[in-house]
Amino acid sequence: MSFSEPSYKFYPNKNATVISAPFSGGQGKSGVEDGPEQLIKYGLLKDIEKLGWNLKNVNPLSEMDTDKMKKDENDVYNNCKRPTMVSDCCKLIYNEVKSSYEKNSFPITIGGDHSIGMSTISAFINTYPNGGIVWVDAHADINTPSTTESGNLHGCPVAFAMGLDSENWPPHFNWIKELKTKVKPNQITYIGLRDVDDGEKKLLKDLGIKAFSMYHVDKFGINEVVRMALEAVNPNGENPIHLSYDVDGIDPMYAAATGTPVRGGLTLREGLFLVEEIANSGNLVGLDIVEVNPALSSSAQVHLETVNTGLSIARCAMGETIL
Ligand SMILES: NC(=[NH2+])NCCC[C@H](N)C(=O)O
Ligand SMILES: [Mn+2]
Ligand SMILES: [Mn+2]
Repeated sequence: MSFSEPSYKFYPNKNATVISAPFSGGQGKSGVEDGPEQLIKYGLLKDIEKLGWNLKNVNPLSEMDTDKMKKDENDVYNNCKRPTMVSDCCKLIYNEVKSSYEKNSFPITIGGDHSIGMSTISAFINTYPNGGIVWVDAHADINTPSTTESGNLHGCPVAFAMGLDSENWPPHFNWIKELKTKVKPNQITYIGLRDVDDGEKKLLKDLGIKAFSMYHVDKFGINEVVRMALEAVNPNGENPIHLSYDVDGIDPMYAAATGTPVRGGLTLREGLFLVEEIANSGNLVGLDIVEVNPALSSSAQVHLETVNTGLSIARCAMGETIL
């Protein structure tokens, strides 16, 4: 068999920006803010450069005192935890991702918790209003401020980017409300779901979002699931694709150092194959890798496995081939 390396239709100059988002305000555990540093320490930038990309690394949160913000117990609004912290940081991340898109530089945003997805997919859809989003996750992250049971905003980024339930948003998020373009239900699809809250199930159903759970991966195989997912959000095969990858989509056997692990997930190869296949489409324009939490490693080996899973996702997205 012969394989050719993926081409990147939207990036003939192969420029990319690694956007570090050392952020943990969307959930209660600490440690996930060290994800970017660990991914970089274990070779993220060099790995991507080796694949022929001209790389920049930026940290839009460098001026923020996130430790102090996280400790502010008054930062609550109704049921939502830390809306000021999440909104202020996510706005900076939105601006950075948007500016990367505007410079024709592939934004690779590394978290940090998944609340930053509200920024990355909003920046994507406001750059490419016809684009499609693939969200790989054990969770749907589509809770609204009204449906969230935990109050953790990393369970809500999709709802914000879609503008759902906006009457009940903390006013902190007015900047998202004012963005020109919202994600529409036929512009997002999921792979890997297996822990979806009741309120989220209802939303997915009512909105008609095409979601592929682990049941579908078992039933149809990952190859067919990726094909159906791409068909759902990119029916003509021409539109740009953004991939938002929560490492907890992959089974804890390979990525246990994460805040909300759920057993019964994608194997490492299923989790990487889908990235290879999306990269192969030539339409991939943006990537998030989130929820690597080095502090939750039960051993040095678990730590290495989880970080390496994140690195493998990045390399597959940026053009690494096996042969
Ligand atoms: N990005 C994540 N790991 N999200 C987990 C969300 C879990 C749960 N559905 C919640 O809303 O709290
Ligand atoms: Mn998740
Ligand atoms: Mn997630």
